[in-house]
Amino acid sequence: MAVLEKGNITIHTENIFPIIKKSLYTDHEIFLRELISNGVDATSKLKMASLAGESTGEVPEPKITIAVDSTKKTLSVTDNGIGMTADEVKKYINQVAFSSAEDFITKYEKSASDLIGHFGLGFYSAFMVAKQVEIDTLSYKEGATAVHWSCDGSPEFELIESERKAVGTTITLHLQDEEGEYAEIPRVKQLVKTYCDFIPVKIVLDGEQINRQRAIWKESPQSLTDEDYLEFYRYLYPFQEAPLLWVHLNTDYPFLLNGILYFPKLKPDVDVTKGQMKLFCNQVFVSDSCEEIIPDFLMPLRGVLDSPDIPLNVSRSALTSDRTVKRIADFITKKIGAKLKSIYNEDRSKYISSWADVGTFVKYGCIKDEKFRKQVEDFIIYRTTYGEDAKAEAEAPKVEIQTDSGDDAWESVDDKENTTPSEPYTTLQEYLDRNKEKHENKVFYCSDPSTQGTYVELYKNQGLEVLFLDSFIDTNYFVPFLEREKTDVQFSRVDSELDDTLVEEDKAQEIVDPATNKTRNDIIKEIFEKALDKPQVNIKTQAIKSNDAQGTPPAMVLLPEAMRRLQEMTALMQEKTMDFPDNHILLINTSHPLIQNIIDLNKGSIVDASGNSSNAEFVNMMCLHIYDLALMAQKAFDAEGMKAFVERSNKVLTQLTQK
Ligand SMILES: Nc1ncnc2c1ncn2[C@@H]1O[C@H](COP(=O)(O)OP(=O)(O)OP(=O)(O)O)[C@@H](O)[C@H]1O
Repeated sequence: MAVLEKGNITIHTENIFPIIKKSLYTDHEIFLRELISNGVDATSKLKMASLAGESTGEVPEPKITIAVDSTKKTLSVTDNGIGMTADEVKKYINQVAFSSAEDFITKYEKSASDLIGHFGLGFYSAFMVAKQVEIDTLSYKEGATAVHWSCDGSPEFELIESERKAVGTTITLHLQDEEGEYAEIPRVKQLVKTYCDFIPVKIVLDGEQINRQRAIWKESPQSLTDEDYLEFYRYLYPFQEAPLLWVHLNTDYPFLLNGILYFPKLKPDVDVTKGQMKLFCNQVFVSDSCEEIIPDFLMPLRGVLDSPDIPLNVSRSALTSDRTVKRIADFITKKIGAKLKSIYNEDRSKYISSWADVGTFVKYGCIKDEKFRKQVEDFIIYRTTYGEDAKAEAEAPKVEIQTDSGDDAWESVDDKENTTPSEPYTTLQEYLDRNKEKHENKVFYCSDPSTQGTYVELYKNQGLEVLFLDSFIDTNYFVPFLEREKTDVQFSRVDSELDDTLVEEDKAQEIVDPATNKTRNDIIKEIFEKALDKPQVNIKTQAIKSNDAQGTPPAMVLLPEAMRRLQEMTALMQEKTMDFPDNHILLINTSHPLIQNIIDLNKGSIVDASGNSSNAEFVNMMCLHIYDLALMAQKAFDAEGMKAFVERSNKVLTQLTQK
C-alpha cells in the first residue's frame, strides 16, 4: 500500500490532548454527535453536488451506520456522503480540523464547561475518547483514489491509499482504555437518542434504525394535525398530561428559528424555575436548558427550539446579552401573544378551559414584560359571578360563555370536556363598563371562594358582580400589579368592607335608653364586647340590606384591605403562611332577627343575689357562637377552637331544648 504522506500536523500547541481532555472532561460523549453531524453534512453535500450536476453517479438514500466492537474497543461511524480525496484530507483534517480545534482550546480553555453546546470542536473531539483515529474515505469525484488516514493523537499522521470501494467515509475510533463504554451498544443507542434522535438521516446500528428521524418542528404547520403535535409531545415527555396549547415557530428572517412551544398543565410539583425546553441546532440536540434564550416567564413552557443562529460557543453569561438571542426572545414572546389572541378570538371555549394555567404565564409575563402586557392585556380574563344564573339555567351540556362584545349577548359553545361546565369569564374592561353606574372604577373581588363564599353570596344577592382573583399569582403579585397600573381603579376584596350599596340606612340610631342616652347599636356593641372580651376585635354594627333578613348572616368578619395586604406582604417576605389576623372587624348585622332576639334576651336578664343571671350567661354564649360562626366562614378552626365550639354548641342546644 502506497504511503501518500507522513508528516506533522501543523499545530502550535505541542500536545493539546491533555488540555482538551481536562477542560472538556464532563462532556466526552459529544464526540459522537460531532462525528454523526459531519457524516450528515457529507450526505447533504453529495446531494448538492449532484443537483449542481457535479456528480453523475446515483445519490443513495443518506445513511449513517455505526458499528461497535466491545472486545476490540472500537467504534466506527460510516456515512455514504461526499467522501474526501487525499488533498481534502490534508486540507480539511490536517489543517482545518486541527487548527480549529487548537483555536477552540486556546480560546475556551478556561470556560469550556460554561459553553452551551460545545459545537465547533468537530472531528477533533474524537481524540477525547480515542487513542487512535482512522479515516477511510472515497470521494465522489470521478477517478478519485480511496485514502486511509490514521493518527494516534500525537501531531504525527499517516496517509496511505485504501481499498475502499464505496463513496463515503468511515471514521474508526480505537477507544482509550477508560472510554470502553462507547463500544457498548446500549450506551451508543442512548447517546444517539439524546443527541441525534431528530437528525433527518437514518442512523443504523446492528441493522436497526435507532433514531426517530422525523423532526416535526421543521415541517410546515399546515401539514401537521393536532394529533401530530400531541404525539410529538408524548414522545418528548412520556406519561405527562396532554399540553393545553402550543405555538409553532418558524421563521428564516432576520434569524433562522424553528420550534414548537407547548403550554403544559401547571402542576404543583412542576418546578417553574427550571426550564424543560430542549435546544437544538439543525436538529442536533444541544442542551436541555434554554434559560438564557427564552424570557423567564415562559420558563415552564416545554418543547423544542432549533436555531443555528444561537451562538453556542460563547459562555452562558455572554449569551444572555447577545443581540440575536435577545431578538429571538422577543420574537418568541410576540408569537405567544399572537397565538393567545387568535385562540381568544377564534376558540373561546378552548381559551377559557386552558386559562387557569395559561393565565399564570400571561399574568407573570405582564408583570415582567411591558411589551407583552400591551399585547395581551385585552384578553386577560377573570372568572365572574356575572351571568352565573344564566349558566345554571342553560341546558347541559351547553354552557354559556360571554362573548367578546361586552354587552349582554351570550354565545353557546359545546363543552368539550363535558364534565365540569366552564364558568363565565370577563375582561376587566367589560366588568368596569358593565358596572359603571353601580360602582364606577371599583372592583369587588374574591381571593378564596371557600372562605369568602358568604360574602360573595351577599354581593351576588344584591346584584353586585364579583371577580375571582384567586390564584397564587393573583393574590401575591397580580392584584398589587393591577393596582399600580390602574391607579384610577379601586380593588376591594369582598371581605374587606361592606360596600355602601349593601347596607341600609341604619334604623337603629334612635336612643332606646333615655337614662344613658344609648342607641340600639350602642347596646348591641356592648353586649358583644362584653361577651367576646377581645379588645383586638373591632365590633361594628350595620344593617345588611336584604329581601330576606334570615338569608343574610347575623355577623361577618371583615379584614380591612390595607391592613390585610400589609400582613400578607410581611408573611410573604418571611416566607410564612399568613395566620388569621387577631385584629379584625366583627360586623354585627343589626337587621338580623337573631340580633334583635339577643337584645330582648339581654333586657330580660335578671341578676340574682350572687350576681349571676341565667339569661346573661346564655346571651354571652350566643354572642360567642355568632362570632365563631362568622369566623368559621373565613378560616378553619384549630383543635382548641373547634373543641370550644362543639362544647358550646351542645350547651346551646341543651338550653334551647329545656325551654
Ligand atoms: N464524514 C466526513 N465526510 C466528508 N468530509 C468530512 C467528514 N468529516 C469531516 N469532514 C471534513 O473535515 C472538515 C473539518 O471537520 P470538523 O468537524 O472539524 O469541522 P466542521 O464540520 O467544518 O465544523 P464543526 O466545527 O461545526 O464540526 C469538514 O468541514 C469537512 O470538510
